[in-house]
Amino acid sequence: MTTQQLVAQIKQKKSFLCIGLDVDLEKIPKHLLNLEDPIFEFNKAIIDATHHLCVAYKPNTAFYEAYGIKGWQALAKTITYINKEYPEIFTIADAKRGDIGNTSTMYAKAFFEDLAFDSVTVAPYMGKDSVEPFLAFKNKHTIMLALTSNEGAFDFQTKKVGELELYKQVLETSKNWKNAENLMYVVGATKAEYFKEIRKIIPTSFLLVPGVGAQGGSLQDVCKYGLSENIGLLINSSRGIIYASNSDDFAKVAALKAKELQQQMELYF
Ligand SMILES: O=c1ccn([C@@H]2O[C@H](COP(=O)(O)O)[C@@H](O)[C@H]2O)c(=O)[nH]1
Repeated sequence: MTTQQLVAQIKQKKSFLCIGLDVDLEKIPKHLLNLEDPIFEFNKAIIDATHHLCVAYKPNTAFYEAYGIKGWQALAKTITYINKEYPEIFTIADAKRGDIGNTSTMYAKAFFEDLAFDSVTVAPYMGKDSVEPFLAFKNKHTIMLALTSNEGAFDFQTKKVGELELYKQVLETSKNWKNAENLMYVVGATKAEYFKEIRKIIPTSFLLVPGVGAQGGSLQDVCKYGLSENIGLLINSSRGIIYASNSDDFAKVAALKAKELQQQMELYF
């Protein structure tokens, strides 16, 4: 998907909501556990109930890898379902990959070609030659960790490396990499006070913003300085939406939670 197509969808739906599909078999309604593929059935029900309210889905691959081959098959079925039924939706494999060049190419093939995701999250720690293999894929997007939502972000990311904090170095350096137009960045909603500085460095790049909902981040605080002329934000909520109910009405209640966030987003159009 091109960035222009993503922006068009955002404007049409008046939404920049990304729903995280982090499926934990201990949290989903018990009746689903009797089905052949409970993970996929849970996702399908959530997707069918919420696709008109959000512009992106983000399965975190850890929640699928934890269930071995069945989990990976459920992930493949989920992305295939979204791409077939709702092709306008932007898909994010939250896998946080990155390795030496030839290995990164294989990761990129796995998520962009085999699974046909629109984007994948990567870690910047191994530098340019570990990220550029992802950037080489046309109309695919590489979402690099910049300033994460967790407490541990303060261990390294906000520490100065020379003149600049590490997260600023990551932004300044990567914006000059080959095919940098395919780069997006992860910035946590719990770090809203950093968005003003971040937008000075990357005024137009898309930011994937996890941390609203279960982690306590505020959509309004993020929007204050995070919005760009083309919106430029994908605000993610996972547990706050998909586990709002664990009864038969789970998909309906998830849609109500998604609608609450979408209505807050509508005010920015
Ligand atoms: O900095 C980061 C990077 C990734 N995540 C991931 O986003 C979701 C958040 O889930 P919630 O249930 O809405 O808290 C999850 O997959 C994280 O691994 C993040 O939270 N922070």
